[in-house]
Amino acid sequence: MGDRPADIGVYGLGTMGANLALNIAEKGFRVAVFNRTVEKGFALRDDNPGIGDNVVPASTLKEFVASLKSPRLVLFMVPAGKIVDAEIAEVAPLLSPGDVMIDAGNADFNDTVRRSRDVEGTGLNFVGMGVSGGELGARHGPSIMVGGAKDTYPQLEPILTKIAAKYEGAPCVAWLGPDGAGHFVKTIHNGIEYADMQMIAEIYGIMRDGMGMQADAMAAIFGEWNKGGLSSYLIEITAVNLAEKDPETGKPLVDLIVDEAGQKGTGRWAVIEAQKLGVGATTIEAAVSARGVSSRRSERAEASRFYAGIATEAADFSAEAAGIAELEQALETAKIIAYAQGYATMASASEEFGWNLPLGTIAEIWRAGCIIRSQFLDDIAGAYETGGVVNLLQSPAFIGRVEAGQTALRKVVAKASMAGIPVPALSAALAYFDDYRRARGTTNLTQAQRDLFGAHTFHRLDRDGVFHHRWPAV
Ligand SMILES: NC(=O)C1=CN([C@@H]2O[C@H](COP(=O)(O)OP(=O)(O)OC[C@H]3O[C@@H](n4cnc5c(N)ncnc54)[C@H](OP(=O)(O)O)[C@@H]3O)[C@@H](O)[C@H]2O)C=CC1
Ligand SMILES: O=C(CO)[C@H](O)[C@H](O)COP(=O)(O)O
Repeated sequence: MGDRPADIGVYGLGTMGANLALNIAEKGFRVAVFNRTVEKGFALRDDNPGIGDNVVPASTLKEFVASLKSPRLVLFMVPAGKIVDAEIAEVAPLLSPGDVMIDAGNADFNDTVRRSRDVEGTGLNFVGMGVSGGELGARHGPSIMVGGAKDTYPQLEPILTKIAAKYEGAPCVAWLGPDGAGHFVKTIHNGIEYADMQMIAEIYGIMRDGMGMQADAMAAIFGEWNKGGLSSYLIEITAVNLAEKDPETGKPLVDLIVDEAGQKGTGRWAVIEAQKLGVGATTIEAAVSARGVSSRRSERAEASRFYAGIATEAADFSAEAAGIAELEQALETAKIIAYAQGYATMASASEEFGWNLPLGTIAEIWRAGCIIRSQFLDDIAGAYETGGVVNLLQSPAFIGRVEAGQTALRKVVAKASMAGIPVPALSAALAYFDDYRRARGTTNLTQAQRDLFGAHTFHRLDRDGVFHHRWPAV
């Protein structure tokens, strides 16, 4: 077994790459590993007795590639952008026709499309593959969203189905479409992740600033919510986050963490693509923007001094069971709206790029392994299985739930606004819903303005054709 060539190579042994390599090795495959800091590959083998027998570290890239069986599978797990391009440029000359390069990191799908085109005619294959689940997911079972040429997928499938998370026994991995489809879907996954996290943070803000609740009490509520309709990984970890104490001070750790959110770009990519496609992904946009605002901490501190005297109403939230249930229902309703926006973005991209994305399958492979995994995704999968989904907000699976929950969302947004508690994502969800559900909007006036200042023309309700009006001179 010692000299048996490796089934796959992983280049990049950070949090994700190292854990994915161990996951692959544990499933009985031999995995060659290489890293900029070369020693990490050897440490991965030596520090993992048993599993390490299947880990084949290399000192040079040439040695790494030479240790792979043919056709070779080389998986990159490094930060997005130029690093991926640099690694492709290094590795591609060492490969042969039929070999496959896989970018398993997060990537701007436009880069993935470009890289797929770049290998055309070389005999090499390029796969853009989204992997979600963080460190533990990579180690024990992530959700995997595969793009690229369909005929390349069977080469990866035996390994991917073994290492992926399982939902009721079904592996959470699928080929979703050509070139950038896999990375696009991962990008929307992350956009939804941003929205989910922001909305949870807003509810936390209401509990903390509007209800005066302490972290322990909030942890208990999120723990309870995790047994109901909101049951999900993100709600589960929120309860853990809130319950955790700082070992040095004994205080809730969350109270000591600086309120500046980081971001690596995937949420922003989701919003940019939604905008390009003309889809209103407003809840995701609000979540991305909220991270941006959060990062301007000293500026916010200054602004808080200027507006310290502003008169807001006393928060009208109740910590009684009914008040907590109202928050829960508001969050559930806004969540449906946020997911509807994410799915609308994928549906639009599918049409625009001719991908034929299997939207139901996407919900299925998100049910386990990934950061947004939840019971709720099973309902989305069910809606697509029934068929005829134009938008999740028009699906019989959700109409009743949104109808029943919208009052709670409305009340929570209204009360938070009056109390001066920011709820940008929750209010964006509500505004989108109200805009989406009205047959007669207000952009007739926008069209009139555009026609007045720029002769942009408009359509009329009472007759066909394109019209320009000679508006009075202003
Ligand atoms: N962390 C997470 O939860 C998730 C991350 N991802 C994505 O996975 C990818 C990897 O992320 P993660 O493992 O967290 O990142 P880490 O920061 O933990 O690891 C980065 C890896 O990239 C290597 N690297 C960094 N810069 C260079 C460079 N200039 N040239 C060559 N190698 C370089 C590092 O090598 P060295 O050891 O020498 O520094 C290391 O192996 C990213 O695209 C990320 O967005 C996807 C899902 C979840
Ligand atoms: O892809 C992921 C999960 O699905 C990563 O955890 C990603 O890094 C999260 O994004 P950000 O760092 O921007 O919060």
